[in-house]
Amino acid sequence: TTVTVSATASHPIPSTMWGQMFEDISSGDGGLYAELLQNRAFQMVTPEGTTAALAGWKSLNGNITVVADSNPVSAALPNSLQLTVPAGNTNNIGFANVGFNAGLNVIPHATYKASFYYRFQKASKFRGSFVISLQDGSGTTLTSQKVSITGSQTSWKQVKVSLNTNIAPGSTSNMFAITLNGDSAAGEVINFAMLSLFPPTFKNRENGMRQDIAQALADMKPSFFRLPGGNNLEGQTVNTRWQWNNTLGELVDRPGRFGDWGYVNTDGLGLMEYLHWCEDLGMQAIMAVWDGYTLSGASLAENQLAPYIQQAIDQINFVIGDPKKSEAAALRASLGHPDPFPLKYVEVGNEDFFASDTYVYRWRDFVTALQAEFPDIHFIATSNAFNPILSPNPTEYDVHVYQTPTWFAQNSFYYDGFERNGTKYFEGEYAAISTNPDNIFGSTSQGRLTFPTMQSSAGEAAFMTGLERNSDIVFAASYAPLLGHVTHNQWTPNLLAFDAGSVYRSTSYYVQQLFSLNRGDEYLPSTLPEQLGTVFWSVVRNTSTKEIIIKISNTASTPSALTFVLPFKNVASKGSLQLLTGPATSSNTPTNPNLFAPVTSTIITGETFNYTAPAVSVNVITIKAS
Ligand SMILES: O=S(=O)(O)O[C@H]1C[C@H](O)[C@@H](O)[C@@H]1CO
Repeated sequence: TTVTVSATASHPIPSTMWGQMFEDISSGDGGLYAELLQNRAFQMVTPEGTTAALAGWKSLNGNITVVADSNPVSAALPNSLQLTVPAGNTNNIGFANVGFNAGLNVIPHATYKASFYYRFQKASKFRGSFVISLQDGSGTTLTSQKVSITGSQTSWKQVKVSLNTNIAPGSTSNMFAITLNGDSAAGEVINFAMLSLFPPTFKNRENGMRQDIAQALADMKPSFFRLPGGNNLEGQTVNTRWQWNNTLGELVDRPGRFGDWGYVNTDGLGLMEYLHWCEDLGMQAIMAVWDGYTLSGASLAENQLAPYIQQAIDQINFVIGDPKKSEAAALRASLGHPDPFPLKYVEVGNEDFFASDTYVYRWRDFVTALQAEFPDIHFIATSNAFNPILSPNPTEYDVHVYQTPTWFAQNSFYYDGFERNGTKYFEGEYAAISTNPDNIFGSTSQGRLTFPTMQSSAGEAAFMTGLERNSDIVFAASYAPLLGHVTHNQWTPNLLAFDAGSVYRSTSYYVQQLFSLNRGDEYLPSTLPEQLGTVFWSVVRNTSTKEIIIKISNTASTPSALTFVLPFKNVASKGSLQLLTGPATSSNTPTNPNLFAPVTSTIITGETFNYTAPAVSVNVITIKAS
């Protein structure tokens, strides 16, 4: 196949082209959010004896139970862990947290920040101390600190200690423990609340992100970050929807909520943490507002929308408002960020194609009010494009697709036929997730992928060459889900998988990274691939580095010989090749995390040059040319 490239760009490529979609889907608490203690504040649990109430916690010779505290640490956190020290025990008495999914990683030569509130249930003459420690799975102390306490402390008191580690434990089966001397403390009853243990965080942010996962995400150089979801925005009911104002301020004031993926969200990863994260990675937020539809399938009636429209106005004012004019903006300033955050896109709901009929009035009422308040914001619709017709006419639509690798390979022309009428598209969620076209969302035994495979990644890359070609109307695209725990998850495949100690980069992660790190700022038309063929390409130019960047996906199980004709005078005789290839059904997995990764080499290039794309490969060729 001969690919002739045009010297004249067809259109500029938006700087927002490649980014990330995030929600808490076994990816926030216990994942990107660095808090190491599971169930740290007993949020939303049923106290008094249910085992779920003590998830993550275990007794160390003490009697522990979760109580609905008669004098709770805050209105947001009604439950506490109550320790009763039994008589006649000379051991260290107390309790421990074993982390999320029984994993609590302890890295050496690091400072861990522990904090908790405690109070004696009834005054006593006790004088002694807590031993606050990190222990390995066999109970060997890795590091500890002592804090003096007295039985007169019947009001809540917060303890903060730094725990410095030296040796690396043998595994991630470690625990955070609070103990005291059983002999002297016999009979004492002590309540604990809002316990927290943080490792060093990405950019040392307070209440920040886990370093290794954050770094893997940063290494993609994303331009936007969609938050807070996805399904996790919506709630099963109106009362369990995501509410921006419940996710701010002191952790002790955050109630948490039942997330939409089957577990309680601490909301320690809240709107301010998301916005700081966008700042730290130089990303724009694509922020969603709740729009009156819940995952139960119910929509609010039109005459019920006003308070939620106001909540959305306040949410946007929190991000960009003037502290002198808006209380929500003043709250942002009080939290240390008087300047507005950058925000251009606000998504109205999520996947409202499930409730298109009511979206007609929900979109109309939300966007009419919001656009009046925020004339410079672009509101993204989440129903199917132009079906139904919405008013005001959406400037952007969010399009989602989960399909087979073959579907992606055969639909790289998805946007070529779209009318150029000024509407732009956000390919907000896409991934090849199953090899079974008759049951995309089935189980692994029905074709669902556990991890991306070279075949799924090459299919996605083919599709992405189409997104690049159509980036005159596709302004942003993100694979979903971005991140998920390797075993305790609600969805596979994920772009990145992780466990307590590691983060695993999939072949699709490398594809996303190859496209994001090898961007052009303008698109160069070229001979079109065969729409239903097996090899696909896009050609872009980076006008500042004067480089031509050719991305090729060969989805076939046989190599594909290509000839490129570049209409430039000075084309370098050598170019760089980044090649990701491997057997179609192979994956990077926790047992073989780096089987497949892009390999860089030099190839012969020129005004005309041949290149053979290996079977099942994603190729990025970069050539200096002017
Ligand atoms: O069950 S789905 O609707 O397919 O869920 C998908 C779509 C939704 O926006 C997102 O939260 C989720 C996985 O990324």
